[in-house]
Amino acid sequence: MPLLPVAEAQARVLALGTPLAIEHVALAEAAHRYAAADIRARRTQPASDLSAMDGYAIRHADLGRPLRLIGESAAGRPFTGAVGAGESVRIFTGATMPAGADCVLVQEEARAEGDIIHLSGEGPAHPGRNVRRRGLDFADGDVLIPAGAAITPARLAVAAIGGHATLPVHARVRVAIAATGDELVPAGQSLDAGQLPESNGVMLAAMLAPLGVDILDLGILPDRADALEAAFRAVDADVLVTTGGASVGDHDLVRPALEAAGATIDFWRIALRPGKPMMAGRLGRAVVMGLPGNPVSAFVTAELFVKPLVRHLAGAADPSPPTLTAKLGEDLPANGERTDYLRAELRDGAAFASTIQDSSMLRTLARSTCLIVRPPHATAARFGDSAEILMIA
Ligand SMILES: Nc1nc2c(c(=O)[nH]1)N[C@H]1C(S)=C(S)[C@@H](COP(=O)(O)OP(=O)(O)OC[C@H]3O[C@@H](n4cnc5c(N)ncnc54)[C@H](O)[C@@H]3O)O[C@H]1N2
Ligand code: MOO
Repeated sequence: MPLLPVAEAQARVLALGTPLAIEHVALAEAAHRYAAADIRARRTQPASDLSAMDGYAIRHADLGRPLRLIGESAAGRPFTGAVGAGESVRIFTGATMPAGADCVLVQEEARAEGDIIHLSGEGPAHPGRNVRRRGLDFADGDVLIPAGAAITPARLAVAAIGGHATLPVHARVRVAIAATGDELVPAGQSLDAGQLPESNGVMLAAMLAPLGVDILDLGILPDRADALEAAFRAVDADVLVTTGGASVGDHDLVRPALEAAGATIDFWRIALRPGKPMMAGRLGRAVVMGLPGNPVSAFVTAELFVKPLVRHLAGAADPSPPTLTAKLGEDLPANGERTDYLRAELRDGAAFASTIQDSSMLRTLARSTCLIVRPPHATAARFGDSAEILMIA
């Protein structure tokens, strides 16, 4: 089977699943999820003309005249009368503009003598100055959050001020994570010869946490076909992520065990470095992502495939990894047939690749802030050339 191009593998992974069921949840619960429909304003904001400053509501035509103070408008306690010629109303930020007034004289430019207000500075430059017009932010019915957009903190706030207490989102994505390998032991435990602390599980769970997933930690599974098959059969999740056992060695049993458990494998092996032996398929209702065991390969395939899949199931309109353009901080050699994701640091706007790019090296990954994307058969690149990068920290 030829190696699948990265973009094709990404499209095929997304095609393995569809957005989960829609539910209505309280605003705080909706954080980090995706709008399941256009969220429209249920009110106009501001609902009336408001003062943007502390001062005096006046008629601009009166500027320079002594103005009689006839009342006060505070946020939540509007003045009910009207401002006539030669009159003013004490007003505070966020308070409703009284009828008749068309601008606000800030208090730093006014001097009060009893109930007479004198201009002491330049005053508002024009009618409308220091006033927030009704509907400045949005009008009733406006789309505040388009369907498929991430519910960011700012979007939660606009939904709240737009009159919503709940939002339609897709169900939380349940992700089962299993590390495989007889050499692995839980982090922190004492090690016998040939053993290694398990590190992929905690990394993957933390990568997915900001997407609001529920993690089902299956721990460490041994390199034994029957044990793997039994564990895979029992999985109740939307996504099953495995790491390790994905390659061609005698102990690489993940694919046969998945198939024995009833999975269909859609593809295996991508024109990608690191991460070539990744497989994807379906097992019952779960999309299966079999990541390579090498820690950096697991990280890169999670960035390129697992996170986009989770975003897709969560209803994201654009689940693809967000790439940017940066200048290269140094020359890079020509690339081979696989898309290469070089661990790199972004410093002063330029990306510097680590000298050694081995897919086992976690310290290098931990120091990196971005991945430089090198397309298949890219020619040698020079210092200062533009390159696509993916931020990872
Ligand atoms: N003859 C070939 N050998 C290999 C090929 C190939 O095409 N032909 N591909 C290589 C590539 S590329 C990769 S990537 C690795 C991936 O292999 P596996 O997915 O089978 O991974 P393992 O052999 O299980 O482990 C690789 C490496 O990573 C360590 N590991 C595994 N899981 C964890 C974990 N959860 N936490 C920490 N470290 C882990 C494991 O001990 C190994 O050192 O295959 C190449 N071989
Ligand atoms: O592609 Mo493997 O992921 O080189 O290390």
